[in-house]
Amino acid sequence: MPHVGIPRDQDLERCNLGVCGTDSMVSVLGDITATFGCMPATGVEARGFIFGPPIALAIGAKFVPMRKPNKLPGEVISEEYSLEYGTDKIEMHVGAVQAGERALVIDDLIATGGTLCAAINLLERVGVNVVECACVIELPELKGRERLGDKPLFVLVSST
Ligand SMILES: O=P(O)(O)OC[C@H]1O[C@H](OP(=O)(O)OP(=O)(O)O)[C@H](O)[C@@H]1O
Ligand SMILES: Nc1ncnc2[nH]cnc12
Repeated sequence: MPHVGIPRDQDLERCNLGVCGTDSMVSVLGDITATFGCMPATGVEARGFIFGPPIALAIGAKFVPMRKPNKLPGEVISEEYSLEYGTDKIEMHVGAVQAGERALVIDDLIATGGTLCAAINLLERVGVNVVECACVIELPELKGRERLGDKPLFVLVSST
């Protein structure tokens, strides 16, 4: 969503990475999955849903959606987080993942890292081990990677 004062010229839609981006993500994440054995794959609404499901299908993992507030019909757990332009919240169904599972977190873009950190926190609160994060685009000047600490992050394109 466009927000006043935040330049969004590096968005996914303008990079035209659709099919070839998904293909490359699948091939690299397939290798990562073989190494770490991660299941499930989780994706963050909205644009994490473009890449998450095809990657999950390709690596044989269940896809678990992390949605914006008040969208999921069942009981949820939620995590609030800060963005460049305010705060937001993501939610996941209770029971969608099991303690001890090893998850891969997928989104289209990492900017400040707030969204990915929220996804990681949500999963770790229910005992899931996040073994890898993957984004198509990184905006390195916003230092999101630093916020992730030592969590491994794969990005396809780093854009300044
Ligand atoms: O690293 P961060 O600073 O957290 O920013 C990255 C997030 O921002 C964008 O989503 P947005 O919240 O705009 O939602 P949308 O996908 O619904 O447009 C993008 O798709 C990432 O999910
Ligand atoms: N495309 C983008 N450009 C700048 N900041 C962002 N925060 C989230 N997405 C962004």
